[in-house]
Amino acid sequence: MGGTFDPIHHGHLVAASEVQASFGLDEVIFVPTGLPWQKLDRQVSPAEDRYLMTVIATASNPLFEVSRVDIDRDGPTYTIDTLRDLSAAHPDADLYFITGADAMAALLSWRDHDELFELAQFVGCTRPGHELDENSLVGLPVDRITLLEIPALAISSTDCRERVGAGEPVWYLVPDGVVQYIAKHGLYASESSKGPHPS
Ligand SMILES: Nc1ncnc2c1ncn2[C@@H]1O[C@H](COP(=O)(O)OP(=O)(O)OP(=O)(O)O)[C@@H](O)[C@H]1O
Ligand SMILES: O=C(O)c1ccc[n+]([C@@H]2O[C@H](COP(=O)([O-])O)[C@@H](O)[C@H]2O)c1
Repeated sequence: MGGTFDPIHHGHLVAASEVQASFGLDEVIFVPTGLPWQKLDRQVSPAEDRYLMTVIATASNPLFEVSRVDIDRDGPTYTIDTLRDLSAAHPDADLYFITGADAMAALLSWRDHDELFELAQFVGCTRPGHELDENSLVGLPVDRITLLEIPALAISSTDCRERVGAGEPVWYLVPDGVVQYIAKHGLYASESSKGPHPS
């Protein structure tokens, strides 16, 4: 499961767990992005912070791993490179790439998107606020894609960052250790809030 994970939240973790269980996967590898080229309209947190939050968030689940392949590669992160690296590291594995509905709907904009489906099957998880149906898959190889309905958690990293910036809690939106990491390292303190707050 690839993601910017800035920060990782329970929506990511539930999606990963649901796909693991539905497909009987041996493990889920979380792959924090290096430079997420479609998200550079804002300052993305340092890769090491996003990596460490991902390690903290996944530590309690023996089926979850975290990979550094994307953050250790220079330049923009492309999933085609992620899948090539993971295929080389796990030559006998059947790879599944886990996304949410919003990422699935944008797949045609990804680099070398035709080749992606030769390296992995794709699973698109439902996500509140993002439509996901057969129409989302026009132009994509439907035999290599599964849509999966998962428990709806209306959590986004954007909302978590804005809440921290506004001094609002993110307890129970992100794992406890991630709350503590954010506070200790002062992440998102300067994120603009959604609106004025009563003093
Ligand atoms: N609440 C959720 N339910 C299902 N899938 C999700 C959810 N949140 C994120 N995802 C999926 O997880 C992957 C990584 O997401 P990402 O790290 O960009 O988080 P995000 O919450 O979408 O971030 P941001 O708000 O900064 O855009 C994407 O495929 C995304 O669609
Ligand atoms: O390969 C691409 O061109 C591409 C474009 C946008 C996103 N992705 C990948 O999609 C995953 C989710 O991305 P994001 O930006 O929603 O965190 C993550 O692994 C990204 O590297 C990949």
